[in-house]
Amino acid sequence: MSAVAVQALSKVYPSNDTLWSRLLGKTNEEGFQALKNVSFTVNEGEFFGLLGPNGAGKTSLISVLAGLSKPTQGSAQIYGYDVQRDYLQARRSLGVVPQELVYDPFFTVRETLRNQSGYFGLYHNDDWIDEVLFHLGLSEKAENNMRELSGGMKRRVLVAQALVHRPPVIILDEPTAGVDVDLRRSLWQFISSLNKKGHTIILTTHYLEEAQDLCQRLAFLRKGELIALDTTANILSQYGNQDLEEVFVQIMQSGAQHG
Ligand SMILES: Nc1ncnc2c1ncn2[C@@H]1O[C@H](COP(=O)(O)OP(=O)(O)OP(=O)(O)O)[C@@H](O)[C@H]1O
Repeated sequence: MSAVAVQALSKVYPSNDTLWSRLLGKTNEEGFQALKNVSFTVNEGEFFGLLGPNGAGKTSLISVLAGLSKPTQGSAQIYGYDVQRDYLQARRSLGVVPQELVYDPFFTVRETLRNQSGYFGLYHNDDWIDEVLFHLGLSEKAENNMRELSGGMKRRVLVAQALVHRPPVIILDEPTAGVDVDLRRSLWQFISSLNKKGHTIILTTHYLEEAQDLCQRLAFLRKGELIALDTTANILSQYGNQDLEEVFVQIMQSGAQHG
């Protein structure tokens, strides 16, 4: 079974019609199509990269996988659980590190992680919480209030939050944006160790050297369409073994289709 399967997924955001434009009969019924007929699978235990320029549709796709947004067409499953029909099981199988720093300023780091555990029905989870805090360099901040943390530390807590219920699939949406070299190293060591233990990792990043080093396969989105998908090695060799940044530019400029 695939860890993640996506079939013919499309997402159209409704247009933001104002009352005034509706009264004038100037509505834009079509909305904005962020994903167009996207299909792919991610194998169990794979480290999979989802790449694309700003606005390509990466976060829209992740939102559908996390059950936060309904697809307009198509379907998706996490470990065979449909993200809409079997929402609870699908969500339990998934940990998402969101791109935006969202947190409750009134809780400590530990309380934040206990609350998150509680959403998944886990009430005696402190051993694992301590292990995650240790690997993310947050042990000393465990009793600090969230609002006392720096931006990079808040991001570490988001990573910890995604891991509290030990999900088999972990999606990281630009996890290293704005974090220092130290955290990048320790974060990737930790995530790679989870991957070696069998966790499936899906990563979006604009740091292409990270994707090149870490991901076994790469998918390229452009304007909501999947335009290339192959192993990192095949993609690099197809473009003469240049570095991924150069290859990315060429793929985005070409009309490459995945086979
Ligand atoms: N709620 C929304 N309503 C309308 N349009 C949206 C909404 N969310 C995203 N979009 C649009 O959908 C497109 C894809 O956005 P998305 O956030 O999925 O891209 P992305 O690949 O994650 O980009 P980035 O690399 O900048 O994070 C963009 O044009 C964006 O403006």
